Amino acid sequence: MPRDLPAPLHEMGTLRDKPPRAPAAHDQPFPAATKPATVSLLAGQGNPLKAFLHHLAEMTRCREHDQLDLTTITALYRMTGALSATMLDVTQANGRLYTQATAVIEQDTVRAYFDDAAGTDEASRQEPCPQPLADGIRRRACPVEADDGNGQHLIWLPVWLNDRIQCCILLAYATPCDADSRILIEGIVKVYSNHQSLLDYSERDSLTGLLNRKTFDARFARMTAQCHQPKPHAQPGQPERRHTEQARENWLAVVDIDHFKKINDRFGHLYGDEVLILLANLLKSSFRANERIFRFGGEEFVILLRSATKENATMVFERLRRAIEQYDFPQVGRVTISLGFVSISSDTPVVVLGHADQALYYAKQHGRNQVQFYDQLVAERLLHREDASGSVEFF
Ligand SMILES: Nc1nc2c(ncn2[C@@H]2O[C@H](COP(=O)(O)OP(=O)(O)OP(=O)(O)O)[C@@H](O)[C@H]2O)c(=O)[nH]1
Repeated sequence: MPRDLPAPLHEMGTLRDKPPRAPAAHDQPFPAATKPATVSLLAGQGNPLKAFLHHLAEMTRCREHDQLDLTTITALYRMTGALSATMLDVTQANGRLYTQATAVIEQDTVRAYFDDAAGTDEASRQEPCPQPLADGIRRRACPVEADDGNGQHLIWLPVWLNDRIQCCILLAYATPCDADSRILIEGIVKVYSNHQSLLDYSERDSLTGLLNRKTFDARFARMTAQCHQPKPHAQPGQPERRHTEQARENWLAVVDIDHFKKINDRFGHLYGDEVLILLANLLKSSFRANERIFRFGGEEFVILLRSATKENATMVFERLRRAIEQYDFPQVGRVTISLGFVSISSDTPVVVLGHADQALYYAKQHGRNQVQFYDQLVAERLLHREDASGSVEFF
């Protein structure tokens, strides 16, 4: 019986507390002729009801999305003997679906990309959505199943929120599951989806699905805490990585749609809302899962970009500006944004946001549809460092 508790988020790493899994029926090598079509994943679970209730209690205790995601894939991995359990972020851009892993458990090891302080090298990649899943999402099917061609049976469990695909859980098995196991999987996913919609109500902006202003301070604090954690020292004989480590920083950008009022006035608020939704999708598809995007209200968005050099940050934000400029918004046509960004120092969120706002304001005042870097504007004496009163002054 799995009596072990899922480790709290900050302790997650290797699932050391997990007892060695008793060899389940599907671990045994079957001669081809006797291999069963399905196998009960509940076999060998001891008291599955007790384990199920334990995991339910852990899931419903979660007060944050990231924590809930990890606890849910942990429950599915531990209870159903999956070879791996993955939480996928699903986004749509230019009519195509993309997936990106935000957390994975495999071989008793957890990788949580949203909390990854190791830097962009370690981050997961956005991939085109696998065809069976894309077809399943369009049919609103759940679960979606397929063999991966390498001896694994895959089960995708797409999760919708307010008619919008939100994320998807991917489970990999050695063989297809039996009916009881499916009931268990679907039950856990149903609880996950219900609890997620409760969290969403308080954490997310209802129009775009992006994180809301209320969640910003906590995410910002977590990011700055991680960037102040001591870096591992180079081992004797290994080259120092000082240059790379010093060059990488975390960044905050404030994005504002140009002349959005005119869009509303000319096309109406419904089209204005559609622009906000499409722009949110473009933002989501432009950044990795461990980077955070917030709608601060109105047509203003904030991005927390992790561990990038100044050149990379500039390149990523410029690429976003161009992608939006080139996107054909239905009926509305061309939309542009202005963006101000700043490196995240030890300043408070209010100060960092204020500096990014100053750079954004500069971009608005100097032609819009541009990216401006606060420190550079200050270095070039185009902008005064904001004083305590919060006033912005141009040279
Ligand atoms: N459709 C829609 N409009 C919104 C929403 N929230 C705010 N707005 C509108 O966004 C517009 C913001 O206008 P302004 O602050 O004047 O800025 P702007 O027209 O984008 O001009 P610049 O920022 O200077 O380029 C206002 O007309 C608001 O009514 C929303 O949720 N939906």
